[in-house]
Amino acid sequence: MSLKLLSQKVAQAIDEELMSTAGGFSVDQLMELAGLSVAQAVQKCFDKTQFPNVLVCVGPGNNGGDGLVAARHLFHFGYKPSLYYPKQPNKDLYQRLLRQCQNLDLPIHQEFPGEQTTDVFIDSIFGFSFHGEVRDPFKEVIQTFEHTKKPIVAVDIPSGWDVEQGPTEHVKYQPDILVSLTAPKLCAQHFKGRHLLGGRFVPPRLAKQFDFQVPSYPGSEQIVDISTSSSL
Ligand SMILES: NC(=O)C1=CN([C@@H]2O[C@H](COP(=O)(O)OP(=O)(O)OC[C@H]3O[C@@H](n4cnc5c(N)ncnc54)[C@H](O)[C@@H]3O)[C@@H](O)[C@H]2O)[C@H](O)CC1
Ligand SMILES: [K+]
Repeated sequence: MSLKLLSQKVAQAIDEELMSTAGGFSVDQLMELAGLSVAQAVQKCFDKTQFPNVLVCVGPGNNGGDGLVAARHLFHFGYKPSLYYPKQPNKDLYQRLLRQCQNLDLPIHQEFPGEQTTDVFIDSIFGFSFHGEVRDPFKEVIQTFEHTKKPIVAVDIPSGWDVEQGPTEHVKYQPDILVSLTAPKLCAQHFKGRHLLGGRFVPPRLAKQFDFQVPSYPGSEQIVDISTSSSL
C-alpha cells in the first residue's frame, strides 16, 4: 500500500478537526497517545540495557509535549530518560507534563548536555508548525544532530526540515527513526531510515474526509512500520 503524504496545511486542519467540538478529543488525550507511540518506538528499536540513557530534546510547542509524555513512559519502561528543555512555556499543559517528569526525578537540563552521556536522542523540538530557519537556542542541538553517531528518533518531522520540502540548505540531518503521527507529512519522502507511524486515534470517517489511509496496526501496538509504504 502506498500512503498519502500530508501538506502542512492539511496536517494542521486534521489536528484542528480532531480537537473541534465535532471531533471531541482534548489535546492532552492526543498528546498522551502520540508520546506513548514515541516511547514504544524507542522500546522496539533500542534495547534498554544497551541504550538506557535517552536524551529527550524538547521544543516549545506540542511536538515538545509529545517528548515530555514519551520521557515519562520511557521511565516506566525501565530507561533512564533526561530532558533538554531550554524554553519552558508558561502553558498549563506543558507545566503539568513537566511536573510529572520532575516527580520521577528525571534530570532536566536548560543547557544542552551534549552527546557524551547520551545513548539515544529523541528529537521532539519542532513538528508540523515549524517554518523559517532554526533560531537559538535550538541551533546547537540541531548542529549536534548533523554530526553525531548516536541514534536519533525524530518525532513527526526531523526538526529544522521544511515540513513539505524536507532537508534545507541549513539542516540536512537524517534521523535513524522517524515516528510520523496520524499520517506522514510530505517531507517524509526524503527520509532514508526506519519509518514508523503512531497516533492510533484516527476515526476512519475522518481519514475518509481528509482522503488519507490509516494502515492496520498490529494487535494492541501504538506503532506500525511503514518503511516500505510511504510515497506520494
Ligand atoms: N494530530 C496529531 O498528529 C497530533 C500531533 N501532535 C504534535 O503536535 C505537533 C505540532 O505542534 P504545534 O504546537 O502546532 O507546533 P510545533 O511543536 O511544530 O512548533 C511550534 C513552536 O515552535 C516555534 N517555532 C516555529 N518555527 C520556529 C523557528 N524557525 N525557530 C524557533 N522556533 C520556532 C513556534 O513559535 C512554536 O512555539 C505535531 O508535529 C505533533 O508532534 C499533538 O501532540 C497531538 C496531536
Ligand atoms: K521533531
